[in-house]
Amino acid sequence: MLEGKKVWITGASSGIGEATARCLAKAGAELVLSARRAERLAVLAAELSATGAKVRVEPVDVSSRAAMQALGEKLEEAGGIDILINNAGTMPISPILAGRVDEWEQMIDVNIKGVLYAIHAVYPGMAKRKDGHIVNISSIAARQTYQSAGVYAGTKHAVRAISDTLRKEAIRYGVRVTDIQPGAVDTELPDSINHDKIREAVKANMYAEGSEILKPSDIANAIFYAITQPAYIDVSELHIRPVIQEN
Ligand SMILES: NC(=O)C1=CN([C@@H]2O[C@H](COP(=O)(O)OP(=O)(O)OC[C@H]3O[C@@H](n4cnc5c(N)ncnc54)[C@H](OP(=O)(O)O)[C@@H]3O)[C@@H](O)[C@H]2O)C=CC1
Ligand SMILES: O=CCS(=O)(=O)O
Repeated sequence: MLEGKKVWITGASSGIGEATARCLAKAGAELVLSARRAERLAVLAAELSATGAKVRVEPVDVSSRAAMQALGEKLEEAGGIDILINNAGTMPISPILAGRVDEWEQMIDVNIKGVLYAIHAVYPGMAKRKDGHIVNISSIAARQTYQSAGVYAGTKHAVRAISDTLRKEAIRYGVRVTDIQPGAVDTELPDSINHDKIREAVKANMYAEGSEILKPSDIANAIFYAITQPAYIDVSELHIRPVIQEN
């Protein structure tokens, strides 16, 4: 279904990005996989290539404006990207009074600026070709917030706002935009919480006995749905939560 489509996935070294790579490779997409952990990308690429998929690894830190600009130019020279899965993200949450300013900046740099740098890397080419799809992974935290998640939720509210604005602007250029808003998914994301008490509380809540949270492949399936609709349909937002997650 995605034969010949060039798809760039950021944050492909684990979790939702990795599951999406597996899902889209199966559907025939030609993949470009990015993240910082190059060795994990290489292992995934080798696994997918062995099944016949066309996969390229382009390690990058999405918070580096210069590196993202350079990668964007390289991808454009190689024929451009049809679909961007703008997924890389981090969640070192803590109460605002804890004053972990470096972590606030990290979340803003990766979750907002990184998302913008990736859009900037592919959108002009898509607009020129009058074809493309940008899928941004925000969060349930793009719609609400909770204690300790002020900055993280702020970054995800920003991604949702950027997505909706881009969708409106991109209509005339034949580019579609989707904002995916997952609830709790079983990934490495809570490990990015450096505040010990908060990390343990988040994990205890996510993995409480008897509760079933989402699998990365559930979000990959949602992404697949969004990018395989007919050209006249824009799946603008998808909000997916485990049944047990009230908020
Ligand atoms: N898990 C959940 O419950 C939810 C997750 N999300 C969002 O889903 C997205 C994927 O997260 P998820 O799969 O859960 O978590 P993971 O921690 O498993 O994946 C995060 C990915 O982002 C990459 N990444 C982090 N920082 C950078 C960076 N500076 N440059 C490049 N890549 C980076 C990581 O790769 P590497 O470390 O190799 O660079 C990794 O591949 C995130 O945007 C997250 O906010 C949204 C809602 C719920
Ligand atoms: O983005 C994270 C979603 S949750 O873990 O707060 O539900």
